Amino acid sequence: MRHVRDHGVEKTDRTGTGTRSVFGYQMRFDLQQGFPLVTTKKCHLRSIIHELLWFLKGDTNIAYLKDNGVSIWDEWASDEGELGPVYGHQWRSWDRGDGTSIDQITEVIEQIKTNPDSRRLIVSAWNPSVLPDTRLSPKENAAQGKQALPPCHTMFQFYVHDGKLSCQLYQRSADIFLGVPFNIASYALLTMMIAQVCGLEAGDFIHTLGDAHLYSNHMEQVETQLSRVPYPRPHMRINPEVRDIFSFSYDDFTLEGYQAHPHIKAPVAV
Ligand SMILES: Nc1nc(=O)c2c([nH]1)NC[C@@H]1CN(c3ccc(C(=O)N[C@@H](CCC(=O)O)C(=O)O)cc3)CN21
Ligand SMILES: O=c1ccn([C@H]2C[C@H](O)[C@@H](COP(=O)(O)O)O2)c(=O)[nH]1
Repeated sequence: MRHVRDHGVEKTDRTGTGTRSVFGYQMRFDLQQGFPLVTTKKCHLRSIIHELLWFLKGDTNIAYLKDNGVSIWDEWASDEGELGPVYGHQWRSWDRGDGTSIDQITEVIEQIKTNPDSRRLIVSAWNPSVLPDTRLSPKENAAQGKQALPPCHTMFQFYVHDGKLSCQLYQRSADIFLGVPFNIASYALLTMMIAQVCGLEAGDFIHTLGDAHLYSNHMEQVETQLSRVPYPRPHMRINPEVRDIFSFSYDDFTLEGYQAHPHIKAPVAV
């Protein structure tokens, strides 16, 4: 956040809000050193966990999120609650085009277990054949079976060494104030969950950003957040009995020792 505030260039964007932006930035979090949930503002982990469980189900309708009080995808869904073939669909049922589909999550876990030195441990959500028509709104695209938004977290790769599982995410577009704290926690948790079901420890989460931006209407919030001193990292406990990636439920996660500064509200650019 500080890097983009100090070194970013002014850039217009799709939403008409305006941003300060840097192209290309990388962060690394050692998951043995605690759970990387931002402490300089209180983050709503409940939304993050439910969103991740919803991706893993292969679900693309906001009904599950709504039932669990999560509203972060409301602005982009069609009247029927559909988002089109977004993350859940690409992760669990990538369309081969011949009526069959690929469950990338099941396949990557199988490869991590049987071929841990593989350099092909990749899951991709970027599928050019279902990208939205940019002349239409997200809701209109979703209603027509296209993605409401092209995926922001486009692909991730795993790496196994010394009994530890690391994960690197390439995120093409990053809303540093609102989206990024969610994305870091979500992928840290996914890495821990996949490590557990593969009998590995969690290693590093590496977060590589493409267009890393601060929206112009978040600048006051950014100054508030940057004036705060971070607290030590909390710890995430995951029910150790779960051995199947699709069997996790909300109650299997307990965050311990999360001390955070007060929440900071900000408008989301649609
Ligand atoms: N401009 C923009 N930024 C994003 O981060 C984003 C999108 N659009 N579109 C798709 C998804 C939806 N995501 C979102 C959307 C809203 C919040 C948000 O408003 N967060 C508030 C409230 C949290 C809550 O209700 O749980 C926050 O203070 O973190 C966060 C992530 C991430 N993505
Ligand atoms: O997981 C997410 C999803 C979305 N974002 C942000 C990044 C951008 O600010 C918008 C998407 O707009 P595009 O014009 O499609 O890039 O949403 C995020 O940070 N994290």
